[in-house]
Amino acid sequence: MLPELEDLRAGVHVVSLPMRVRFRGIDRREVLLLRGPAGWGEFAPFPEYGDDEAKWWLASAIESAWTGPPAAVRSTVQVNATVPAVEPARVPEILARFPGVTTAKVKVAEPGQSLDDDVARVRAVRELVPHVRVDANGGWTVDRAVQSLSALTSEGELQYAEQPCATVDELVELRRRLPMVRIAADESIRRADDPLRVVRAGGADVAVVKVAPLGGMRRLLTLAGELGVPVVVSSALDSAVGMGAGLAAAAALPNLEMACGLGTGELLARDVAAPRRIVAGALEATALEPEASLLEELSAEPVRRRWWLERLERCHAELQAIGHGA
Ligand SMILES: O=C(O)CCC(=O)C1=CC=C[C@@H](O)[C@@H]1C(=O)O
Ligand SMILES: [Mg+2]
Repeated sequence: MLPELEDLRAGVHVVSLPMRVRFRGIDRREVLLLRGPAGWGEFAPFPEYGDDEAKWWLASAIESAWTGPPAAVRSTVQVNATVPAVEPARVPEILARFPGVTTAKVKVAEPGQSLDDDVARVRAVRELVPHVRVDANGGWTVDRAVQSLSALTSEGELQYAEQPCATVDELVELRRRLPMVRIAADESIRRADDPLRVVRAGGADVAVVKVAPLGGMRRLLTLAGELGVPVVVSSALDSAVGMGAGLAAAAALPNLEMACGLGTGELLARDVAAPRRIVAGALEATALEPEASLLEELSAEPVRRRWWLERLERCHAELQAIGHGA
């Protein structure tokens, strides 16, 4: 059942969390948290997302707060380190925040940076972590991806390249031209009308799946069962609350071969609860309650709170219109 808007509004907090390192162009992460009978939920679509896309993030928050997590098959989840597009000198300091991890995901193809910057950053990561993957966020053309991935693999293997190009057709062509590099789809799944299309078309060896954009933990689990390729559960730069849903989904997956991108709590300078600690490269899959004093201290400016409440209302109407939870 879709809760009434009033019930969603009753337990709302909007917070603005400062980041330790600039990531995907932001240095503060705004998040709307809501409380329901089963716990807390997080509604935090990135500001530039339209309501059509953002409504699934609300469906996910409602699942967490009104239904709770699915049954777990494991209690801890291996995570990867996430390395933003920093200069090589900052790599050791970032990796030090991820104790015991054996996989790192490195951001590449950052606007304004060069292939040499990417090669140098990946080299610095390889010196410290055995398994390296890169994420280009769709920033390369096919030719540029061939050139960049050839350079990046000339010094060592890549576990995979995440969303090297923007479109499914480009990913298909890239896989044909560069069969030795495994390709993972992220945006082609989480921002697509049909999240199965990229794999069916032969554009991905691995699927990156995120709870909030896919509409919740159970929708993620259903999709993972249909995809037929290994999945990596990742965060959407979640607060400690949203991360609980990502960890719960990862803990419920029958097959989980690779480290998950759920260690991004380390990129936040402040969070709404005492941070989960990575131990031996893994996080415990437990839910965390936000602390009242932190919610207060980190609360967003009134104008931003109003913006988020209006967005909540519009997305609630969108879910109602499609009969979600009816
Ligand atoms: O996968 C990870 O290691 C962390 C999550 C992560 O990289 C992302 C989270 C949120 C927004 C995205 O731009 C970004 C990604 O592209 O995967
Ligand atoms: Mg990605």
